[in-house]
Amino acid sequence: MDRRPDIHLAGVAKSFAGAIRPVEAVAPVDLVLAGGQMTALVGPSGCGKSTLLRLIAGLEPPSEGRITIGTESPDELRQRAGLAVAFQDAALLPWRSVEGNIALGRALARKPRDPGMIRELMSLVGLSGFERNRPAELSGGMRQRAAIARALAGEPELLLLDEPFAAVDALTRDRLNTELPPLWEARGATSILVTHSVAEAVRLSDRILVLTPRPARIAADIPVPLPRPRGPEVLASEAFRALCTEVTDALRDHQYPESVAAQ
Ligand SMILES: Nc1ncnc2c1ncn2[C@@H]1O[C@H](COP(=O)(O)OP(=O)(O)OP(=O)(O)O)[C@@H](O)[C@H]1O
Repeated sequence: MDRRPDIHLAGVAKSFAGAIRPVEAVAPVDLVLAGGQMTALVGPSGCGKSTLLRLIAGLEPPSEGRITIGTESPDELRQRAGLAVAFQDAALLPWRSVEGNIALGRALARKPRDPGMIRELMSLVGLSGFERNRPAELSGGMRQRAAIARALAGEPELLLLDEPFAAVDALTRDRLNTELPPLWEARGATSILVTHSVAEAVRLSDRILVLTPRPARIAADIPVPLPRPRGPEVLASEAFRALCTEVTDALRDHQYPESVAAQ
């Protein structure tokens, strides 16, 4: 299997059964995401970003169309633990220690035990000293960081991150935005990030897809040709600011009508 699989979406759409009529979450989408790249999905709340990610993760079947990752279906990739997800609600096993949860990410991916790597990941996400604690003894932000470490522990080919930093304070978020990218870049994973932060999308990704209000369609497809690593100089550059403005303008052009936004 290619370590950097391309993702192909051909006519992929998703509707959910609703009380009165079906809820159309994702309109038919045709898309190729290049292997080894990080793509950010941004768009108004409820537009279908998480649904799109869940379809690619094989956690929901599409109502129409077909998704292939390299040569496999999402289900095949998931079943052999080639993909890892870190979602906003962390979903750690409550009876396992933090270290046990992170090590499980590696075991489930059928990778050899590597306690040194687990400790290193724990230190990277700022959880050293909490190895023996249970998830319930951590704050929401700490649980999120543990979920990111668990996802990375399996060295996945496809890494899916759904607002992974939503419950993390601004300084920690900034540190993780600096220290995590080299880690997943080094592992060569293809990755998709859902975020509400325009600056985070520009800082982390190679390409940004701005989605329309529900049902999600691609409103703008913006490449991010900034050099890496993206340290303070890149973040202070005119090119960085211009990209943030371009993404913000695209979001503004594709808001919900005021009557819907107010509901
Ligand atoms: N399992 C489900 N059953 C019914 N409707 C669903 C289901 N999952 C999502 N939806 C609906 O699909 C739409 C898109 O939801 P989704 O969570 O993908 O949006 P999002 O863009 O990730 O939102 P946010 O930015 O607020 O997290 C919403 O209207 C939501 O209510």
